[in-house]
Amino acid sequence: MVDNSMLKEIKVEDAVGYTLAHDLTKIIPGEFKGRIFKKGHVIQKEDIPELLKIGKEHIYVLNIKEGYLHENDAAYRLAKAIAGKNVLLDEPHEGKITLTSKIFGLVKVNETLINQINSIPDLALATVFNNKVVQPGGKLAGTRALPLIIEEEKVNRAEALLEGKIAIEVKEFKKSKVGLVTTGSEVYKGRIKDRFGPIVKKKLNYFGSDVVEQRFVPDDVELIKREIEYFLKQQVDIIMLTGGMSVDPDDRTPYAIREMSTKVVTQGTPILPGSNLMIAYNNDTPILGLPGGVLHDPYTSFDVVLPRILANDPITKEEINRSGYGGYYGC
Ligand SMILES: Nc1nc2c(c(=O)[nH]1)N[C@H]1C(S)=C(S)[C@@H](COP(=O)(O)OP(=O)(O)OC[C@H]3O[C@@H](n4cnc5c(N)ncnc54)[C@H](O)[C@@H]3O)O[C@H]1N2
Ligand code: MOO
Repeated sequence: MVDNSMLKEIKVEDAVGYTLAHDLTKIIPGEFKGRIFKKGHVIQKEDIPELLKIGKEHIYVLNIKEGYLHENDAAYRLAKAIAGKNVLLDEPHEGKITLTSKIFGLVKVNETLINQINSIPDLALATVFNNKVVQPGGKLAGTRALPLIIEEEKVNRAEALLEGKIAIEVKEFKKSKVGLVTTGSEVYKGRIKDRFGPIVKKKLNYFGSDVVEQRFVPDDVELIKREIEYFLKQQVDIIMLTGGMSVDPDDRTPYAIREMSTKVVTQGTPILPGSNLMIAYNNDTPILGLPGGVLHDPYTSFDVVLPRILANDPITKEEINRSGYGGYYGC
């Protein structure tokens, strides 16, 4: 418990000339919420009606003892310990510090660490979900100490937990060259026009990457393998294949991917649409089999996985197995 002798109450009418010990907030529902007086402001006669209007009949004068911290200082120390690569801090507003992204990138949040910090009484740290894609300036988290004066020991505990660990960081997207193999006799023989190429290209362009070449091939395992081999020789960053990912006799793409891979992370995901997505690697080169759903639905398993692959963020089978919870995007 905070020792009340550190807080002295003064009636607002008698407070002219005193310095505000913390930011003061005004809220007009639906219109405004924010700081109207900043910590350090010296109260003037004309401030009194405004203070009374936001419900302040008293202000605190603080005498913070050894071993305690003002909410602003606690928030700053917490935010500093939390912020990893490409994360910026603002100054405290109403005791809260907001963390934002310096870059367009993939947010990595360590959920376990966040829960450990929030288990320390009187600390509050709210973050966005892990794996969110953010723009420069995008908000990532907010943190504050709940009381105006907090035991320093609590902040020390949080700092010790965070020591040498990354709570929040933003990973950059690598500008990747993608080799696209489009299978399917109907496309190869010109019975229908390819629709996959432009869709994949648009999704890649959003992240600053591109399809460097698209090659068309009928549903034949050996011919599909040859195209994968071709792109490996070209040293593209990622190989993607479209068509033939499900259960028909002509769906040969997964066999070809399997044979050309040194590691298959998954063939299939519990994400809908896009359950037939395949993720594999030939050494360090990702090989993705894109299911037909990508042609039809705006958001599929491919959109879940693509930012991760472009940020070179490892995906495990264990994680894929957990991706069904919250992984229904409607189809
Ligand atoms: N009995 C089952 N039926 C289906 C399953 C299943 O597991 N059991 N999976 C479903 C899922 S999920 C998908 S997705 C689709 C088809 O998946 P494929 O990736 O194998 O796609 P295809 O069969 O090759 O083609 C489906 C459809 O899309 C057209 N297509 C393919 N490539 C192109 C292209 N480059 N441009 C334009 N159009 C293309 C193709 O002509 C077909 O009309 O299967 C479900 N069914
Ligand atoms: O794998 Mo399919 O794309 O779910 O619709």
